[in-house]
Amino acid sequence: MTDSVLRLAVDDRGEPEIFHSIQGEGASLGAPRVFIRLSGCNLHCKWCDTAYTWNFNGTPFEHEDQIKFDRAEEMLTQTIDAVVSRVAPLNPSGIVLTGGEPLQQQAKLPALIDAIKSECGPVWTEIETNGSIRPTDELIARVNQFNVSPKLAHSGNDLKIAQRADVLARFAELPASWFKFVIENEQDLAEVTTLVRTYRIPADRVFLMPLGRDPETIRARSKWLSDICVKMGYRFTDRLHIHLFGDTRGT
Ligand SMILES: Nc1nc2[nH]cc(C(=O)O)c2c(=O)[nH]1
Ligand code: SF4
Ligand SMILES: [Mg+2]
Repeated sequence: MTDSVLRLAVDDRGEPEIFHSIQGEGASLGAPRVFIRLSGCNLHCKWCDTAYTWNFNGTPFEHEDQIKFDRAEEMLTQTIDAVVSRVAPLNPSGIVLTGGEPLQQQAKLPALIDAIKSECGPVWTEIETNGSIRPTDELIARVNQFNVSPKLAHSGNDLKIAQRADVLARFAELPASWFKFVIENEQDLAEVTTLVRTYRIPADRVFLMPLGRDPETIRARSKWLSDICVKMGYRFTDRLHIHLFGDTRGT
């Protein structure tokens, strides 16, 4: 039992955003996973599809949607026990901790993961992260897969904050890490090449993913981007959940 408290995002019904779906991106695309969406992010990407986790009224952040969110409506706190009691009935074979940026709350994640495993048995544990916060050894020991998505210049972030050399070097040396870069155009590829070389990331561990929050935009970039992957030796990843469900919460 633990009464440690987590900040979670909220779904369309006003409930904590915990849901069973198909992993839509990256190395385990297609696998059933229970997603737990934590609220809060240390970055502020202008095309973020979960801006309701950070773009609150009164903040100076810019987003292409030009919408601000009410923090009290969009963020709620849950004890670890409360989260486990929502996750366990879904009988997960795997979980994905996402956000926002889940590593903002990483001090609490080992206890959460342990509690889920003690209730549900062994569950494959993935974390979606922007790769700008150094993971602790306690967290690394419990995570099977880090889906690391460093943010490039087109995200609008200060790259001194978004691309921290010590953090990227740490993720690059972890066997659990896969890298996933959101790509809009040719210029982004040069940035990826620099990062891959600087941190010696094996090309086989790199996914390129088309920027887009609707099926048409994703499809329009997919042929071009998959050709680049063939040429460069990277992997292509779709955003399957956007094709299946659109840009919706809890999916
Ligand atoms: N189905 C589904 N797959 C996902 N993979 C990464 C997601 C995320 O929002 O981090 C996500 C998501 O929100 N839904
Ligand atoms: S790092 Fe991820 S959650 Fe944070 S603003 Fe960027 S896209 Fe959104
Ligand atoms: Mg998403």
